[in-house]
Amino acid sequence: MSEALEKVSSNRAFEGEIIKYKFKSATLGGLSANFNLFIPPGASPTNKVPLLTYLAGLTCTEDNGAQKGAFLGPAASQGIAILFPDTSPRGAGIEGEDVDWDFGTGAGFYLNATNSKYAAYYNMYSHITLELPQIIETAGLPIDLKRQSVFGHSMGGHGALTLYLSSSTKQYRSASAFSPIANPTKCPWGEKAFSGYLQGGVEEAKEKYDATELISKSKDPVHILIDYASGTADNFYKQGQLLPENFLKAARDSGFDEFQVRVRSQEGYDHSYYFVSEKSFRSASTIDTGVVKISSFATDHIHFHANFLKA
Ligand SMILES: N[C@@H](CCC(=O)N[C@@H](CSC=O)C(=O)NCC(=O)O)C(=O)O
Repeated sequence: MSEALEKVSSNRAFEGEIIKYKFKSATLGGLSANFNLFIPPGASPTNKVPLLTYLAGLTCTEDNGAQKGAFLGPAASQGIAILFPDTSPRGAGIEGEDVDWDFGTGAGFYLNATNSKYAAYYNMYSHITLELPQIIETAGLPIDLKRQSVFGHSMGGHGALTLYLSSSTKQYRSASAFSPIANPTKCPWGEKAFSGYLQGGVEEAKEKYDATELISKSKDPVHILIDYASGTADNFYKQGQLLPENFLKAARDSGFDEFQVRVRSQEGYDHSYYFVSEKSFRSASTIDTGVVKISSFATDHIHFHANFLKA
């Protein structure tokens, strides 16, 4: 059983509130875990709001998306709360967990470890799908947990897609991702993570933690949006760490059309949060010529989820 929440800080933002909490996490071996929660204006016990969970990438904490993602303004306008979890347990003290930036601390890969070396601490899958919603419920926060969706960036995009596609309880109504690691059993980051965290390595990961494998077996209708930077500016795309084309091909081969799985290639952007929080003037479809209005990719994704969270 996880212990009670402690409020670390609270800031007014977009007429709502962004709050940092910490608590002792049972899924993360009893370690102290942080998360940020944005609560939009107007949320109250009699007006509970839907929850969108944002999963960040390698080396990030619960702060990267909250501070750099440009999500809070559009979430405030849409009346959607955003949960920003951390990306791994912190301070487990496992030998080797702080050697590389793409494995261990800051690189939990949104899975439940089965290798006994990591299994007591590295359980980000349960932390996000079960423990954090339970903590929010127990604390009486004004969130309607029957309406949840999930999105993320890079490793967090992998997390968003796999949590969405693997959930037998259909916990999330929609998923979206910025530059996700879309076929991790076929890229160096994924191979390294799965070989380390999972007793059965990459083979074990195919069942539950690879979005391309999961979409190829999906039968139910899905609601997925992906934006990725397709040019030479995204080093990780160039290195073959992301492989969004594999995901797109598997989705189309399985019969999902562009209304169910929309994958948009965006030229010229790199892998940073400038991609997430900006949209170029070249994207004519988002320019309302009456009142010049340019939305960011972040806004697009919030609006995408609002379609399902507010239905
Ligand atoms: N330290 C690394 C670069 C790490 C990096 O770029 N992390 C990305 C996510 S990559 C995939 O999950 C990130 O989101 N960084 C945080 C940020 O605020 O930009 C290196 O040395 O290359």
